[in-house]
Amino acid sequence: MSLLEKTVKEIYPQDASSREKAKTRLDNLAIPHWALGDLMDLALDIAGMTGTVKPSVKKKAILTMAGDHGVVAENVSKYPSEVTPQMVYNFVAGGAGINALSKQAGANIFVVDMGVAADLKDLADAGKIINKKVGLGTGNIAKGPAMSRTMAVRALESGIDIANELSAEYDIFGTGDMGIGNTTPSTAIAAVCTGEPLEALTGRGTGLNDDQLVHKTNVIKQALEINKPDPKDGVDILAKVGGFEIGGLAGLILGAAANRKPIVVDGFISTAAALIAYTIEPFVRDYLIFSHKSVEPGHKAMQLKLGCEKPLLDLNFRLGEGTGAAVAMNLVEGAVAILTEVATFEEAAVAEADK
Ligand SMILES: O=C(O)c1ccc[n+]([C@@H]2O[C@H](COP(=O)([O-])O)[C@@H](O)[C@H]2O)c1
Ligand SMILES: Cc1cc2nc[nH]c2cc1C
Repeated sequence: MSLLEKTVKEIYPQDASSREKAKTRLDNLAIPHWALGDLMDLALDIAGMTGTVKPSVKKKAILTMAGDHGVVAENVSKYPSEVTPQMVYNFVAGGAGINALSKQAGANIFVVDMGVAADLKDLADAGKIINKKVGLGTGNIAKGPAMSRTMAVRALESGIDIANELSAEYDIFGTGDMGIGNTTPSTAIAAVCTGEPLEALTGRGTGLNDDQLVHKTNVIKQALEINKPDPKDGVDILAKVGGFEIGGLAGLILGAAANRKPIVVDGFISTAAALIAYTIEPFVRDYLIFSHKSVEPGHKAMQLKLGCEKPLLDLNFRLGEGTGAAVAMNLVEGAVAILTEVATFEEAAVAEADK
């Protein structure tokens, strides 16, 4: 059995008994009933995911996975592909948005080369990044598939390997991405998985103007017509219109769910990865925490497809890198503190409401 097949078999729904025990405790906290609202619902979820009423989310890992995209040749991004390796060097130097926000949240950041179109051997040899390079950028999806099925499985299994290795030390994972052009494959995945029209899903990414936005929509339309991904087959969608970092993140999500670890899903690209993981195994949904709503218009439909009506934050983010996941980890820690530190009416000797 392959690592992917084995991992999928190990993903179960949340633990109902831990959820129930957490519910009883939260119902009896010395506060007006459910007065900490959504954070209490989040605490229930974390109990269900981890299978304990005393979960820890202290050890936090954010995986920022990088890859390049052949479709950038179609002028679908405001920036050139060179920015992808340049930003990898910036992550390593500590000067990116994710460096500041992960440090603030007390999370360790791991940068992964899933398929950057540049030689990053110096960084890998120095142990500054994790090398899982599947290729030097994907094929141009407007002309053919992004990658072979074998490469798609390799990308997924690389993410699973990372989840399995880090699960020994870390309590919770956050997803992050870096890849010039990657809102284009992410929108294609959104279209295949939600069935919504491309005009409603396609956005400006790093900052396209009105004409460029129409052009990008047409390029994605062409990519879907040429490749015809099978909506029921997550590996096929990834191979035909995905990306190496999207595959790595989908694998990370599958692997973390198999290890019963919560995953804080970042923005638009990370949610495309979550849709790939969900198409492969729908139970992964039980382990996802949605950090925020991205400015990309398609994000809402993708989150709804994954059962999320209201992500934790709405801050006009459109950066990626794992920045939304980092900010949301503060709230996740708050949710766990409510469950594990607030006294019940009985423990605090506070009079309960009249029945
Ligand atoms: O995560 C998001 O919601 C998000 C929305 C728009 C852009 N991005 C980032 O910007 C890059 C992709 O944008 P683009 O225009 O090149 O497709 C890539 O590096 C992403 O991390 C990220
Ligand atoms: C500078 C820059 C930083 C990024 N971080 C994630 N996507 C990005 C895109 C650009 C262009």
